[in-house]
Amino acid sequence: MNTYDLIVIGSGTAAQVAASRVRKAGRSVAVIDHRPFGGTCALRGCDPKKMLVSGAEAVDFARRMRDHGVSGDLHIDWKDLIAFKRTFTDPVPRKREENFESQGIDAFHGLARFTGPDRVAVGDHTLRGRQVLIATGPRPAVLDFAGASHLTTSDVFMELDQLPGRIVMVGGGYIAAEFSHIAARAGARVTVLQRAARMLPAFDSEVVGWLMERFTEIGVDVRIGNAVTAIERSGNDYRVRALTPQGEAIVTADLVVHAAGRRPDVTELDLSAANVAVANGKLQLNDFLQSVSNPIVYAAGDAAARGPPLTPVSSYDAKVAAGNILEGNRYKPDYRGVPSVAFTLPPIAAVGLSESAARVQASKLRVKSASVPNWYTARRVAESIYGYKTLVDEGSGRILGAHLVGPYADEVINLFALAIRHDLTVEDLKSTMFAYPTGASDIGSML
Ligand SMILES: Cc1cc2nc3c(=O)[nH]c(=O)nc-3n(C[C@H](O)[C@H](O)[C@H](O)COP(=O)(O)OP(=O)(O)OC[C@H]3O[C@@H](n4cnc5c(N)ncnc54)[C@H](O)[C@@H]3O)c2cc1C
Ligand SMILES: NC(=O)c1ccc[n+]([C@@H]2O[C@H](COP(=O)([O-])OP(=O)(O)OC[C@H]3O[C@@H](n4cnc5c(N)ncnc54)[C@H](O)[C@@H]3O)[C@@H](O)[C@H]2O)c1
Repeated sequence: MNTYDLIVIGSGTAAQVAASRVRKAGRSVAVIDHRPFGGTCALRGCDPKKMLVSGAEAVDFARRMRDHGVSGDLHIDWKDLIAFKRTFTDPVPRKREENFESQGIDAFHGLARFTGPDRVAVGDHTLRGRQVLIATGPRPAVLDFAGASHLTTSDVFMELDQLPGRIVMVGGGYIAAEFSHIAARAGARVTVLQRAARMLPAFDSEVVGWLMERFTEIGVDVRIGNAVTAIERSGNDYRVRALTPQGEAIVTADLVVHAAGRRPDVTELDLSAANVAVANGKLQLNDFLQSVSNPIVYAAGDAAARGPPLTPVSSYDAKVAAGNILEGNRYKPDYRGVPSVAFTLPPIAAVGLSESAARVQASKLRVKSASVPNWYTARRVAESIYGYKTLVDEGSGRILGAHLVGPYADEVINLFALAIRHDLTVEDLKSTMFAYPTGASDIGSML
């Protein structure tokens, strides 16, 4: 049996960052993954998704500029766009494997499961770990309605060689928003069935409200308060049943996509064999990202589910966990000012506190918000959606939250993240000279 200083379960962002740090410190490290190496972000999430967004963006920009000096129509060639995406994703597993090898990290392919507090089985091997990091990421939430097996995941969506004509998204969060914007630009008719009272509940309601105009303009049929209850197959069609405020509705589609949330992927680890406590599918961790019941086990990223399930958080968690593994428990994660973007067209972004949370925290809160499609930043790219909401603590002048929609929101939000994470004030930002004309040059007017 091989013994390692650290066994890392997973090969995604969290796994890679932690494995490299611990190996660099001279410790022996093994990584295990049962899927091609690379994890969600690089293979099935952020990166491939954003390559599809690039195609949609080109078409969207050309259409917006029509009659403003640009003529003719562009369209998405779906097969080619997927091929473009594959130029990035196809080499990832090999590169990741070579990267592990070059660092002297042993890589194992197969499903990992605990067989004891410090034992992990993978295929015919049993490894012993002085410490173990669970970095197994997310898996789509189990939906317990009839016919849920007909659901396609976003993973499969990004592998489709042909885009079906009629698509239903089950759920109305990040995946539904982003993928409906891509698919609509590629010519599909998309219906979003969202159980909650609005789209994108993780974002500010007023700012989401401005974005909803675009869903309508591109023909995405968003139905809120619609809980999917069953999917039936009827010939080549799927009939999606939903409970709506008006009674039952049925939507017919060629493809039904799971966009109803993801959960930590920990069910197959046989955690009880390692005495790793879990409650409601969530690992029970202390403030150091360490299992409360088995001190040699740590977790990071989506599997840990301590911060928002986003790539920068996976990477950050991995640094925290690796620090604690190497130096003893010294580091606690601080998730203040994690920016988040849904890459709709235009993008919507948020960082820091929501308005309701800021009202609780600040003794005197200044809220500034406006829809500003008349600002030059929007006009010069013929974009009719542009708006912001900023939340400032009047006493200290510190920025507590920023919520943006419109051109460059996905980049400008990072400057607000910098301000929030480093306690910058309104005055600090207003006295900074930002290059003009860029998205950032509007920051002063947003505060
Ligand atoms: C469609 C989509 C788009 C996204 N877009 C963005 C975005 O734009 N920006 C952003 O910040 N975030 C985005 N995310 C979220 C982001 O991808 C995740 O937060 C991040 O990738 C999680 O990284 P991780 O290292 O925690 O886990 P992962 O990268 O998921 O790695 C976990 C690995 O563990 C493996 N594994 C699981 N169980 C076992 C087991 N028992 N044995 C062996 N191996 C196992 C899995 O195969 C996987 O490779 C997106 C997610 C999705 C699904
Ligand atoms: N740009 C990004 O950062 C990005 C993009 C895509 C995914 N992600 C990550 O992936 C995770 C999963 O994304 P997601 O969009 O699946 O989840 P989500 O949590 O963003 O949204 C899920 C939505 O599904 C709805 N829902 C649940 N069950 C339903 C049902 N039976 N019928 C109708 N609606 C139902 C819920 O109301 C909820 O709003 C997210 O948490 C996010 O962190 C991030």
